[in-house]
Amino acid sequence: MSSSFAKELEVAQLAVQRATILTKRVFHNSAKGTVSKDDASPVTVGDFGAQALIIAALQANFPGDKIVAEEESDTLRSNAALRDQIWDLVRTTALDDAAAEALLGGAVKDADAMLDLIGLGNSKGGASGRIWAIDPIDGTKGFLRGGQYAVCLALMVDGDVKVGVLGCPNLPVDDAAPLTADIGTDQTDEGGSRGVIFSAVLGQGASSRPLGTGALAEGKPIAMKPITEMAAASFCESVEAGHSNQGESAQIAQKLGITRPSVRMDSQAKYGSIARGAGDIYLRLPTSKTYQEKIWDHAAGDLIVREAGGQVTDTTGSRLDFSVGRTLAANRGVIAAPAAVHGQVLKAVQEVLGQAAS
Ligand SMILES: Nc1ncnc2c1ncn2[C@@H]1O[C@H](COP(=O)(O)O)[C@@H](OP(=O)(O)O)[C@H]1O
Ligand SMILES: [Mg+2]
Ligand SMILES: [Mg+2]
Ligand SMILES: [Mg+2]
Repeated sequence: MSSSFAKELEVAQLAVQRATILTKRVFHNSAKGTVSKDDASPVTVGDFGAQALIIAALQANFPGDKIVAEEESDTLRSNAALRDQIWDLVRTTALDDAAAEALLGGAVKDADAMLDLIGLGNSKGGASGRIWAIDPIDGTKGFLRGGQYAVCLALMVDGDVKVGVLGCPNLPVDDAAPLTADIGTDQTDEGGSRGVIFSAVLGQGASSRPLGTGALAEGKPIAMKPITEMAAASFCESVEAGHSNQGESAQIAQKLGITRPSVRMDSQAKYGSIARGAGDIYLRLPTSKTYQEKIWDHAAGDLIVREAGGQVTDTTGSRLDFSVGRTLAANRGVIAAPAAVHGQVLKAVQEVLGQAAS
């Protein structure tokens, strides 16, 4: 009855690894093929290419599963130049390890097949069956700025996240490295000190391993850092003031006696960073009454933090509900913290947000 999800985890890790390698090639190239989407947010050839490679791997292994992915293929069908740029990346990105590459189904056939794969991520989501959530590049703005970003993949079964994987090419490999949003001057990362894959399976704990380029490196269990004194903790928040209310978070910090400045970091690298004890508390406070968080921005990180000993809720104290479609329509904001102090943080959040509302 219970399933270990061993194959799902292996495929997800390798698919994220391969897609992350593609994004790194774009990260280090000045021509990123950036276009603006309908909501004015950016997307690059890296986002499209990574989504194609991940869906190819899922199709090869779990062809019956549904997929909710961030990017759409429509604009590419009328933009041949952009399509060709993406195809060039997709057809030339493979894992070093032949067995791993074969497990992922090998190369995509041609540019048309690639567009079809990208388009398969259009599921409406929901509460039944097996659904994968993909964010091919989370933190695209960070990616463009030369900061943190993450390649994100999660499997939900009947609305519950069972497997989560995050590829974070710009985070330190070392779980104990101090938390900083700065990726440093070593843009080429020749020393190999950066690049990590976080993963978790429900009920089996969370782990980290070096990103690598071939067969999966051995994973190490990760755990959140206990907060013994709230005054010594710090928040990990979005870089983007438009994504999370920084004024309110400053008030919440003050209420909790936190004096250290927030670490501002793009993407679900925040979830991975607090899960391995490099950071303490991830806060995401709504900036508008209408914005609905997207499931692909949170599914993998939510599970990885919970499996590392954390608690993740929205600002009302409810668990994130991944069963209601492509967005977290039932939730408002995110609070992720070590389980022992989550209630204390939630209380401070509600006191400040309550004041803001009245
Ligand atoms: N008004 C808003 N409020 C909250 N999140 C938003 C937002 N507009 C965009 N986002 C999301 O914020 C994500 C980045 O997270 P962060 O702010 O933690 O770096 C974006 O993911 P993408 O970069 O994948 O588009 C996007 O989905
Ligand atoms: Mg986006
Ligand atoms: Mg995202
Ligand atoms: Mg994205």
